[in-house]
Amino acid sequence: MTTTATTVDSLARSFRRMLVAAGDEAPALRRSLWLFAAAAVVEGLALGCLFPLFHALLATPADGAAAARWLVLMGALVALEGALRWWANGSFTYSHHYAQVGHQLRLRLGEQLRRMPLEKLYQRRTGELTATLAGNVDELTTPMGMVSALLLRALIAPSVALLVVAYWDWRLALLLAALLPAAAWLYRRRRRALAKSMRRLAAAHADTSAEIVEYVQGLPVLRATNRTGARAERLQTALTRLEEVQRQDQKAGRLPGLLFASLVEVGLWLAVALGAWLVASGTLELATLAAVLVIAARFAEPLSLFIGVASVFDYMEAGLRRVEALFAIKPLPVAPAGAAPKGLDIAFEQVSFSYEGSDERALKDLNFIVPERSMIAFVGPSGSGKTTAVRLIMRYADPHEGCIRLGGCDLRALEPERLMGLVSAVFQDVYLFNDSILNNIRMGRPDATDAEVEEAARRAHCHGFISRLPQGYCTQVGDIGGRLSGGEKQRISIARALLKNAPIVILDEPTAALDTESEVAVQQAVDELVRDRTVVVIAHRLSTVVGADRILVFDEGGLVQQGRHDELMAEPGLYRRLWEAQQALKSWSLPSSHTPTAL
Ligand SMILES: Nc1ncnc2c1ncn2[C@@H]1O[C@H](COP(=O)(O)OP(=O)(O)OP(=O)(O)O)[C@@H](O)[C@H]1O
Repeated sequence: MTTTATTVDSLARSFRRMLVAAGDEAPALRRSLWLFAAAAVVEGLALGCLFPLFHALLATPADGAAAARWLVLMGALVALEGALRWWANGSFTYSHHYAQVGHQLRLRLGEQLRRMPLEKLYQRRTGELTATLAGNVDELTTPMGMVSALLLRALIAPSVALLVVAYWDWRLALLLAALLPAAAWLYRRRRRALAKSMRRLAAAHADTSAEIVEYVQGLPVLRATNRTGARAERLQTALTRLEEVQRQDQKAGRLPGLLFASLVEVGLWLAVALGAWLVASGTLELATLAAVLVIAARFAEPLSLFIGVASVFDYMEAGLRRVEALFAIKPLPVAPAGAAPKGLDIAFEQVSFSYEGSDERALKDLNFIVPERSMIAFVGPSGSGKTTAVRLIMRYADPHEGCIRLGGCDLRALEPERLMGLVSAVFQDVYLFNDSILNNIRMGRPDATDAEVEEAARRAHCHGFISRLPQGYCTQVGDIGGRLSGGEKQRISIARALLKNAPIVILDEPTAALDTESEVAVQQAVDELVRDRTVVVIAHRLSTVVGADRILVFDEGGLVQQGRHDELMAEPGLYRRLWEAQQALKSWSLPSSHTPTAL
């Protein structure tokens, strides 16, 4: 009995989780499920009418009037069942509510991605997120409506019929009820095995999607390095793994599935056999056996398919688990609002930080101030912590020790929207959305007029090349594909920042990867952007920051020197060593055997 109870309970839990996932559409889904359940009860009762009907017909003499009464009642119940089912379908399955569930869920997930700490977001591979937002959401919505209706019908209608059988003959009902624990036990076994294989399947799907996305995105690099084959092997491995998991899944479900179907068939046959024996021995009326026969024939197939229908729920749960894992990530907490920031200086106070899963501290006891309207440069060897420090200013994550203040106010007590309104960032990798150039720039300030966008573009020195594009500002980024150069993209992103007009600007040396001509144009745009603002710039080439108000020298997550360029050059230390190394590089040229003339 406990096995049966736990099975029913675990199915009920699945229904509850499904309702939670339905979000705003849950009331419509709940109403529809109740109506389907009511229809299944009525179906069981309609079939139950067969008992008195057959008794009336097989009585000697046959009781025509009673038979007619039961037939009418049965007809009324069948009509009621149809109406309830019709109403249930109209309430959800064939209504806008069903389409809305997936749509709403994707919107909520999108919102969640927007709010989750960037540290958590970047831990996930793009393909993995695509698999969740596209595939898992569909897996989740599929069983809503039709499949749940089938499941409810397979569970409820035979149970009601069993109660009716019990009313007419307790022995037959007892025999059928005795099969329940065995069926429940088989189903639970199948469910447990399936849940495990579903988790593996969902992980294999996500992994394959991630590999496909990375393969396609990385193709230019792979072709250039002649490693398309090597990466294709990884993709092949992921595909093979997926196929293997699918095969195991089929194998795991086969035996309990077949046993369950056989159990149902054998059970119903046993009931008929017992009935026949009881009729032969004179302790059961033929009319009762006839009714049981019809009911057994009616439910044999849906019941034996029950396990297959129910397993759709296990697919749903595997998808749901991945969706819930995304929803479970909490946004960075915002402490109760303190005093509003006074001024715009940024202060790091004893800040230490480690990335999740890493024992190494990426930042160690950092103490410094970026005064308002000054330009501060972060320099240091690769991996010394410059990017991490900048990320913390934008609240990519919170420091594990210490605190960062903006205008005296702890970043943790600033609303994320407010903080983001105060900061503009220009990175080396510029992301342009597949939209018009106009809208790409307008992202800096969505309510900006076309004229304001154009003004920002002029100041960022990109009006010239935009005007030469086929449709000018209305040109779709997707239509011109890779036609924009690195420098042009940089200037578009500077135009965005100019339009946003935030008082703090963070630059990850935007000219680092450009040729000299682009560099001059981008530098002019940068000069326009940094005027009269608080600026933090990550500098890879020290020559670009000789004019900075202060240079902070990072090494292994700590601050080892700070001062103006001439002060730092006057003392022996990392800065001077880095400077001298870069100067030496400038005078470096290709050995004569590698110059083009020699080729
Ligand atoms: N997402 C991450 N997860 C784990 N460790 C990271 C992550 N990003 C950076 N790190 C580690 O943190 C340390 C500091 O890295 P960071 O990117 O801040 O250095 P950087 O000075 O900006 O380097 P570069 O000049 O090469 O960009 C390095 O040891 C790096 O390997």
